[in-house]
Amino acid sequence: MALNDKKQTDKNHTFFQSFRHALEGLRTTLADEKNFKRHLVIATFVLLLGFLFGVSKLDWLWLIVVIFLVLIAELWNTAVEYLIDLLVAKHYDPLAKKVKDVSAAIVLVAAFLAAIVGVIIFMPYILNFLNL
Ligand SMILES: Nc1ncnc2c1ncn2[C@@H]1O[C@H](COP(=O)(O)OP(=O)(O)OP(=O)(O)O)[C@@H](O)[C@H]1O
Repeated sequence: MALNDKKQTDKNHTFFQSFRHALEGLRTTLADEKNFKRHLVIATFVLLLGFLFGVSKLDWLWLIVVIFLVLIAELWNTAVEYLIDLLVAKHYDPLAKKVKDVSAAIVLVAAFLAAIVGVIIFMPYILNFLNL
């Protein structure tokens, strides 16, 4: 299948095509969502802290899981926002508000979990570093 699929509405025909469209979704989210960029900056900082303190393999596993969980939640939230905008455009709709707010709450809960895991993992290293 030719890659001339600018206005494609049928299914992807190759793995490469699916992969390319998924990457486009990532690029769109990066371009449109400031919060996605903020999460990436925080994730980079957390990874640097992990290297700095030499955290254990299990700690790395937890950090990577919660980082990806937050990014997945943010991607999900972005998709829901596009879908609602597609359905109601700029028209105010109380149900659209509920859907968007609940979708944002998914990100909030994931970020809260990530913060708890971060504190549990890094607190002993920080206390040790400060000789407390
Ligand atoms: N069509 C609509 N009808 C009713 N309320 C809306 C509508 N569009 C947006 N809102 C309200 O505005 C809020 C922000 O809108 P939206 O989620 O599109 O912006 P955002 O800045 O990308 O949000 P986030 O910070 O979650 O990424 C929503 O959580 C919702 O409360």
